[in-house]
Amino acid sequence: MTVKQPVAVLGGGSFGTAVASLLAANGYPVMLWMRDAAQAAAIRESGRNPRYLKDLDLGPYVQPTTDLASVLQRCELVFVALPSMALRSVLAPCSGQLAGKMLVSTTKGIEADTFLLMSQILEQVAPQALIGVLSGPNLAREIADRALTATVVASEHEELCSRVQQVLHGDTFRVYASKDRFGVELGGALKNVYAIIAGMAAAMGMGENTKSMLITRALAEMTRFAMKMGANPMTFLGLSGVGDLIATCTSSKSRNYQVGFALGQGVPLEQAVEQLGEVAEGVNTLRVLKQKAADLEVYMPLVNGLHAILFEGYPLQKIIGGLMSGEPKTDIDFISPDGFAE
Ligand SMILES: NC(=O)C1=CN([C@@H]2O[C@H](COP(=O)(O)OP(=O)(O)OC[C@H]3O[C@@H](n4cnc5c(N)ncnc54)[C@H](OP(=O)(O)O)[C@@H]3O)[C@@H](O)[C@H]2O)C=CC1
Ligand SMILES: O=C(CO)COP(=O)(O)O
Repeated sequence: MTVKQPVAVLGGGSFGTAVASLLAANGYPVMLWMRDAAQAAAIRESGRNPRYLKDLDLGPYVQPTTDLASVLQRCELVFVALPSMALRSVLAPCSGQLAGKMLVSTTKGIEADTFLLMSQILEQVAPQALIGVLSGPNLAREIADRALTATVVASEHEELCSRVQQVLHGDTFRVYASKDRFGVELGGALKNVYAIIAGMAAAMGMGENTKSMLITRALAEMTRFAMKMGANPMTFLGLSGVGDLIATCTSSKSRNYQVGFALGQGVPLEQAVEQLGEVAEGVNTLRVLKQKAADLEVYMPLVNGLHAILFEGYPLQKIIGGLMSGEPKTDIDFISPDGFAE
């Protein structure tokens, strides 16, 4: 039997753990990097992550470590599953070791000061690496439970896409390829904001008409923004766009949805985030997205409404009233301004 090349996963949270388990199930030795030595020791001892997806048996192929330099020395393919706030600061010091690697971001966020997506940060930090992203309706809990799942690997480098498909494809996990890295990644970052809104609506007992309105208007809004950013709107109709939007806006397993649900119950934002205890990227994305939409003059009533509730002290009911009394626009305005395809 040929010995398989080890694969690196950076980040010992829910998603890093889920990706590591998929790789291990396919027979790949996994070097799972995390910052906490006690957590790594516990995984080594018990084969389970004591903090995230605690019941998932990782098996002997997952080797936890806190030694990033040795991980990068041994692995050519590196999945990055760090929160967006940490990605640059973790990887910039090892920039010299990243040349020639295949770096795949799974992180769905936007950098605050630069409005860069994570793979764009990777390009800066590792200009001589091949860069890709993995994004789709991929709730970590469900991946861990081996629910049938599909995702998208996106990169301009075909060899990176094939390699990711090779290592991750399995009985329960399908990997589709795309060349549109920007569109795939942008969809994954934007949908988190709308998952907060959807969670809020659920907590307030809103019906299926309302939930459906929110999801489809969210898709129109994020697509309008994406087009202004130069992205291909058709990508938003795939797994990484509408697929992920549906998963996170309808599932209480989504952390962004959970934050929204708590907010809808009247819990203050800080407390909602604290009681979650895990990353909800949508909160920070909302801050930067509101400003960017204003700069680009993109009409984003849902983003503006959520921002007003979370950061400007507006009451929820007032925002809902405002949203419903706004001038009705055309349905799919990104096809053509009057709503009818030419
Ligand atoms: N969970 C999911 O279903 C999915 C998540 N993603 C994306 O994956 C990314 C990571 O999320 P996820 O794993 O779920 O988050 P979690 O909250 O589950 O875990 C976050 C992990 O990041 C670690 N971490 C935080 N700050 C740093 C730092 N400065 N240096 C090193 N490690 C750090 C945490 O370590 P510690 O425990 O020590 O604090 C923890 O291991 C997010 O961008 C998310 O959008 C994408 C698809 C699905
Ligand atoms: O991106 C995700 C599923 O595709 C996970 O969403 P949350 O971060 O809201 O849990």
